[in-house]
Amino acid sequence: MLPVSKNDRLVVDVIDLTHEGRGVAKVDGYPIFIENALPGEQVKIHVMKVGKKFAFAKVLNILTESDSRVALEDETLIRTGIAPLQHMSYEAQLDFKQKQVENVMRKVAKMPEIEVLPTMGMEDPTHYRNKAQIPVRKIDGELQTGFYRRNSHDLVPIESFYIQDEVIDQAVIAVREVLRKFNVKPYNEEDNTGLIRHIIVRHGHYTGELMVVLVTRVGKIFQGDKVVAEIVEALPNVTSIIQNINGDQTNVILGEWTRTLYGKDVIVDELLGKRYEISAKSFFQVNTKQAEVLYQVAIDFADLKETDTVIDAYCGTGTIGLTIADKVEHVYGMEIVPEAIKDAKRNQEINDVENVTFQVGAAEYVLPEWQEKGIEADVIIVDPPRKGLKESFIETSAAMQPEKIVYVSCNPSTFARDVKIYAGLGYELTKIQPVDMFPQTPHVEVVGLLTKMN
Ligand SMILES: C[S@@+](CC[C@H](N)C(=O)[O-])C[C@H]1O[C@@H](n2cnc3c(N)ncnc32)[C@H](O)[C@@H]1O
Repeated sequence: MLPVSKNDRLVVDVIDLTHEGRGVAKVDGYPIFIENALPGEQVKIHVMKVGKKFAFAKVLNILTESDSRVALEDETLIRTGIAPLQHMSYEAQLDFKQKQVENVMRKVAKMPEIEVLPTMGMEDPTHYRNKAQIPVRKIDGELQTGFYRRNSHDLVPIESFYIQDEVIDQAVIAVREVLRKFNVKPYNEEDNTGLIRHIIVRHGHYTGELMVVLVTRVGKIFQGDKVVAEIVEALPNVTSIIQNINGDQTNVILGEWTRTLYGKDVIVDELLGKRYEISAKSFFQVNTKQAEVLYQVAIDFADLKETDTVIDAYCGTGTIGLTIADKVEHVYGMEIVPEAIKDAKRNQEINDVENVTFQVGAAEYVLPEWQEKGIEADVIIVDPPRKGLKESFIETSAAMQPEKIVYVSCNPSTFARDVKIYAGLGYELTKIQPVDMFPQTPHVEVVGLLTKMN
């Protein structure tokens, strides 16, 4: 028999916060996860969902408030998971992220003694995203834009997204109005009908260039020329309107086919003084300002010398490698996605950089090839996806004996797992710096410096 039932209303003390930012209360040892609740608070809750091991609840009222609580901008931003920490002061968010990293360093890496530096945050932790992917659906007979309720595909209409550039919010509304005017049919995912699936907007933080991508189910847009002309009229700053066609019944947003309906195929933006062309499909860091902070930490940790050979592993479109190229002898970058390497080579050309070599391939296969060829790296920088590094990559990189390995990670748990393996192979973790790339959300990025032990 479980200690709580669905629809129970009860008063609980919040004792902790999950890594997803939900408050945790316990009834007879049974955990209840509560949205919009902070440790130290006493809240009255309504139990929404009950499972064998835990339950979910929502707050009815807050009886005792935490000092870290700030006024909610908009509750839908928590419900949709756009800004699950917006009820927490920014200072408390940064502290929470530092503690989360300390926690995995203790539990996963078994390095309780390591000092985790305070999280580097933003001066203004709102409106920082340079890209939005907004689903379009029909609600009460009308074309709507917004975001899905957490763990669902129910669209909640939203106009002000709080964490994305306000230029993007306005662009989404302007495009929505044009689509309504021309009676463009919103996509229906249940039977794979309708036309417009997503509106994607990218805004160059430094250049102000603006790209609108209309993701449609089929190629033909009825009165397409007029739709495009009206979007241009409504958004005089738009530099590029792209159509992407995705006919599949899938959660994947972008389809294979892309064509330019207006302006350029790409927008340009900058990172630490280098220029990058960004196409509708390319990966580009979504928080430009903090990406610069993150890269700068990696550069400072690497303490580069003019004679250094550097490997930029998991290089994406080459942004880290191109940023450091001027400071070193040569950079080798590898990345598994061929389109990203195509972009990286284009970026190399635009920035007139000669001392960089990019190669397509899985890092765990390319690195041993380079080792066999006799490439000797003084510094290896790694920036893998959430799942972290392959063990064979860790072994090869340690066997290459670079002076330093700089590990940039978007997942502290896999980071902690991997640095533990490095410790067994002669690389000591000497610095660890969390950087807040995604304010108002529980995500945290870390940069670690691994130094060769003599
Ligand atoms: C977190 S991103 C880093 C990108 C880049 N450093 C940046 O800052 O924009 C991780 C990159 O690793 C790539 N990737 C994933 N698995 C890989 C593998 N096995 N080998 C090489 N690259 C891989 C992804 O395609 C992605 O571009």
